[in-house]
Amino acid sequence: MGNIALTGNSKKVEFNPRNYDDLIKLTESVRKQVDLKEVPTIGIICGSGLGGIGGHIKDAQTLPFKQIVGFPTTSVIGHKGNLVFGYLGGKYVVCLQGRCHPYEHGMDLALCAMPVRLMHQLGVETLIVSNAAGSANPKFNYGELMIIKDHIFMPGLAGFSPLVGVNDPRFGARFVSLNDAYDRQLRQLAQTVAKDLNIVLHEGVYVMSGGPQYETPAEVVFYKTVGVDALGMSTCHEVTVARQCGIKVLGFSLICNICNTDAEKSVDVSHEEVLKAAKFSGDNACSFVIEFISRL
Ligand SMILES: O=P(O)(O)O[C@H]1O[C@H](CO)[C@@H](O)[C@H]1O
Ligand code: HPA
Repeated sequence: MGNIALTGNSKKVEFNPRNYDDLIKLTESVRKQVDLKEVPTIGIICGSGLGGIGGHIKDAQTLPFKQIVGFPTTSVIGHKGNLVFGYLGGKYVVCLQGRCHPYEHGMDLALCAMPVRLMHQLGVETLIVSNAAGSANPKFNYGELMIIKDHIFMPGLAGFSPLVGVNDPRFGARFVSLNDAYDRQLRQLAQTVAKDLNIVLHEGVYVMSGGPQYETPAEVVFYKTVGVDALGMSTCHEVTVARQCGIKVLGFSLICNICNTDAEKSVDVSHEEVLKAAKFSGDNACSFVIEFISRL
């Protein structure tokens, strides 16, 4: 995958997401465009329809992705495409109000995970990553939350990892351990928070498919058989890069549809349905994130 030619102020600029110096330049351009009040040590990535989390940020400064030269765009409905800085749960945070999906960018995983490297440069130590997902677990209901305890990164297993290519050691280790990728202490805290808020919080395994097509019934059965609880098209590339940077991760899925395992049944899934579910349970997700951050 080559460099991306981008136009900023009518000047053609090359940005290579695998080039550390380009990342530093991009970070500097972000710093110049916002007046950071503190070091944001907490990062948040909002999944489909979950951008409302960013709407709760106080003293917010909003920087649209398109104002940052080199930043990938997001075209998926339910993803606003803003970087929001400000206070949430009493802490200074940086929030990606919308994410860049690999299927939107020719499966350029390094490009889509670059915002996590930016967060690291800005001082993020803990990342809360969210997504909208389908459920393969009969115990999960529409609108409930699931903490990710582990993942299956299908594109990564097929060689589409954000870490593929020459590794500049300034990004982190060449070989990254993904044992305990989803921090155990953060998961325990999440359970305590959910209990106190009376929110149902499952724990399970998330799979990332390349997408953008949803799974066939046979694919859902396949995933179920290998221990998957929630299905989506994001998150794993971001978590992989976060771990390379040494960022601790809490990941959660909002269950937006129940995946069909029967080819004889006609069950439609659509992004509209996913967004409807995210809207239906978005408030729960917001309260959960705010309370979780306040206890960090
Ligand atoms: O993972 P997020 O960004 O929440 O989005 C999910 O929703 C979209 C499909 O409806 C896919 O992009 C899937 O990954
Ligand atoms: N499959 C994949 N991605 C998704 C789904 C799903 O069922 N729901 C929301 N994102």
